[in-house]
Parts: sequence; structure tokens; C-alpha cells
Amino acid sequence: MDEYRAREVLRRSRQKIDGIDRDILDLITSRIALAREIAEAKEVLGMEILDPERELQIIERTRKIARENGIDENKLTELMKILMDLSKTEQKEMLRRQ
Ligand SMILES: O=C(O)C(=O)C[C@]1(C(=O)O)C=C[C@@H](O)C=C1
Repeated sequence: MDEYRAREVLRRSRQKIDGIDRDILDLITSRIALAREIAEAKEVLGMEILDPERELQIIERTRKIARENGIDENKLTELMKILMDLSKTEQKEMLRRQ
């Protein structure tokens, strides 16, 4: 790969990452909106916010996808746990405001 081509690859790849990052943030926003809906349903059902069994299911699925794609299992799991923590924080805040 010559220098001109390398600069073009860098530019285009970063443009694509920018688009992917926007998509990721849009999906995280949608995920949080769904978590808020779940919080309302749980309140009606008298359920706790924390559902360890569901979290374990999500973590196991995450680990499987990490293995299938050659991604560090622990790092991807950390990322998923952050998303779930974000959900729980939003859920608790929403219920506190009610
Ligand atoms: O599915 C639920 O019960 C949720 O509240 C959503 C969610 C999540 O972020 O995926 C958050 C908290 C629960 O402990 C389990 C999962």
C-alpha cells in the first residue's frame, strides 16, 4: 500500500467509524428507552429492577458472540455490563421521579 492509498484508507475508514459510532449511540438510546418501559412494567408487576437471571443470560450471549468473533470476552462483557448499569441507573431515576 503506498502513502496516498494509506491516507485514503485512513480517511474513509474513519468516516465509516463515525457512522458506526452514531448508530451505536442511537441503539444505546433505544435500549435505554426500552429499559424505562420495562421499569414501568416491573413496577406494576411488583418486580425488582435487578434481574440477575436475565443479566446472566445477556452476559452468556455476549461471551458467545465475543468467542465467535475473536473479541476479548472480558472486555466485551465489561461493555455490556456498563450498558446494563446505564439501564438500571435510568430505571431507578425514572421510578424516583414518579
Ligand atoms: O430485562 C430487564 O428486566 C431489564 O430491566 C433490562 C436490563 C438490561 O439492561 O438489559 C436491566 C436490568 C436487569 O437487571 C436486567 C436487564
